[in-house]
Amino acid sequence: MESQRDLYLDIGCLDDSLEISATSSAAIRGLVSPLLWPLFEEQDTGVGKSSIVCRFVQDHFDHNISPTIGASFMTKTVPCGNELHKFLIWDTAGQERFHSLAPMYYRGSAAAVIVYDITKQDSFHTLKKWVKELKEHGPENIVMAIAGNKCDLSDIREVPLKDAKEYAESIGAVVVETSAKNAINIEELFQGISRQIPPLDPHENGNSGSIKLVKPTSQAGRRCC
Ligand SMILES: Nc1nc2c(ncn2[C@@H]2O[C@H](COP(=O)(O)OP(=O)(O)OP(=O)(O)O)[C@@H](O)[C@H]2O)c(=O)[nH]1
Repeated sequence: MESQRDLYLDIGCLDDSLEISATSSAAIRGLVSPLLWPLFEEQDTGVGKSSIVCRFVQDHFDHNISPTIGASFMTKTVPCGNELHKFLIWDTAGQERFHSLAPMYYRGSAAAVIVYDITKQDSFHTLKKWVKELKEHGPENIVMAIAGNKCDLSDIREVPLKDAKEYAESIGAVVVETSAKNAINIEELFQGISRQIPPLDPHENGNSGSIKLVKPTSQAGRRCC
């Protein structure tokens, strides 16, 4: 019998954020919301956090998607072995003016997706700032996933995949290049996070098949893509 687990994910820096919460924004023993992750600088915006979440949850891509205001929230349940993982995804805004909101989302997350744009070296530098912040102020043992988005634009790439892999290995993070536009490696990104979530301990959670998860302490504006 499958048991369901709720995973809070932050996809931010996701530019950006992940807050998977890049947002997504992540979710910590139960979730991710940034994708992923938000921003220290303007280059954190527009890396594609919201587009990754929309592709994952709705299999949809909007060329004219609006910048995230505050954060938005979406969920999707996926099988993982004998369990069902419910991703509760906080997609955080990449604009600097929303940076102070990010801790509200990653604090209660099991995982964080930190997104950069492979065509913008600056966004890769910003990603490192988010990793530092997550390590200093995020939950212990948070699962970190790095998404190098817009890989459909590899002809104008500024960040070599090798650099991203070396950096991800140095911090023990999952890394994958994605394209929300062309639906490349989006499922793989979230599957990689699912595999990093420790197996359920039945003694810790009783026989109800559900898990008590930490929730974000607050929520801002929501946006539906
Ligand atoms: N070519 C290409 N464009 C993309 C991709 N993903 C997103 N975009 C475009 O990049 C722009 C920004 O996308 P968003 O998803 O809003 O980016 P974001 O990181 O959520 O931005 P903020 O909400 O401002 O933090 C939009 O014009 C998208 O259409 C991708 O995989 N490939």
